[in-house]
Amino acid sequence: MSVLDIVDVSHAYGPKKVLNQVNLRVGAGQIMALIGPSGCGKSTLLRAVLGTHPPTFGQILVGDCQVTAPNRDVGIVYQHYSLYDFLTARENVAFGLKLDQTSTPFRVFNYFGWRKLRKQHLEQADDFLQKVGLGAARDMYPNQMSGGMRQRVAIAQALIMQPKILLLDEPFGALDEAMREELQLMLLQLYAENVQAREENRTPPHTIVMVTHELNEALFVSDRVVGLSQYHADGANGATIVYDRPAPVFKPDEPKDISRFVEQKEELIRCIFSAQFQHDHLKFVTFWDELEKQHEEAAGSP
Ligand SMILES: Nc1ncnc2c1ncn2[C@@H]1O[C@H](COP(=O)(O)OP(=O)(O)OP(=O)(O)O)[C@@H](O)[C@H]1O
Repeated sequence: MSVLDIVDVSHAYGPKKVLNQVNLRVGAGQIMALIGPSGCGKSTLLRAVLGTHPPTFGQILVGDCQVTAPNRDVGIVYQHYSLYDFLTARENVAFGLKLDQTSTPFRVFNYFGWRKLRKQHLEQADDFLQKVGLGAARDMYPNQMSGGMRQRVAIAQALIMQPKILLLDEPFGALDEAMREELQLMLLQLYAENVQAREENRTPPHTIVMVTHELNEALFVSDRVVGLSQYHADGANGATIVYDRPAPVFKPDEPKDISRFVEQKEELIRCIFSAQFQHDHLKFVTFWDELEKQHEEAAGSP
């Protein structure tokens, strides 16, 4: 099931063309890493999906709806956390539900209704904090937490709104290596929830597109890696997709065995940075074909 469809999207800032004919379909439950050289337009693409910068040409669909402005189907977490310092972790996580489901007159004039709802919101916030491994820190304020904890709260804050798609823009870029690894494991936990949902014939709950500069991270946490880079047969400016292949899937309790993706990392680097490989770039835009082949093989196996 497709959650995000980017159809022939181009974007320019004034005369500067940044994206050129980007086509991408993301299915429910995929965790996709988007990588590319600095300044190639990754954040521009995320902003177009978020709806703050609709594309100059083409269209973006989330579910069946065209994105023309920010909406609750698309969540985002940035590199620098944006929590309210005067709210505890659980209050921060519950904040979006409060805005979404109540108004000031409701809270003032329907005190008991609001109190009941508030209790439910905080309970839901506790569940989401548990999901991101922060069950014990629910009453802490942001300034009492480490950077990694704050980023987990920000992710819980986005997840509680149950967006159809969650965008992560360099979410772990400001964290040290150890914390970064912890958060990567947290993403693998979310992916494991997707796997379980599929096994139980439910729609996988988490569809994520993550921009990262770290290739090991991209290959470790995602089940699909997409490379964006400048290349066009017609010489037009602007980046397009030059790489789109499945990534190895890890379980949260498995060791991070880099040897499993060392070859793919080399392939990715060549596709994104080498003009010679980009010339043949369609050879590496094969995600959906490879997935179909995997399904056929699985269906054919005894
Ligand atoms: N609001 C804007 N107005 C004009 N130019 C912009 C604007 N935002 C981005 N750009 C330019 O568009 C290009 C793509 O920027 P973008 O931030 O999307 O790239 P990126 O791949 O996310 O970069 P990085 O990896 O360094 O974060 C850059 O050359 C940037 O200078």
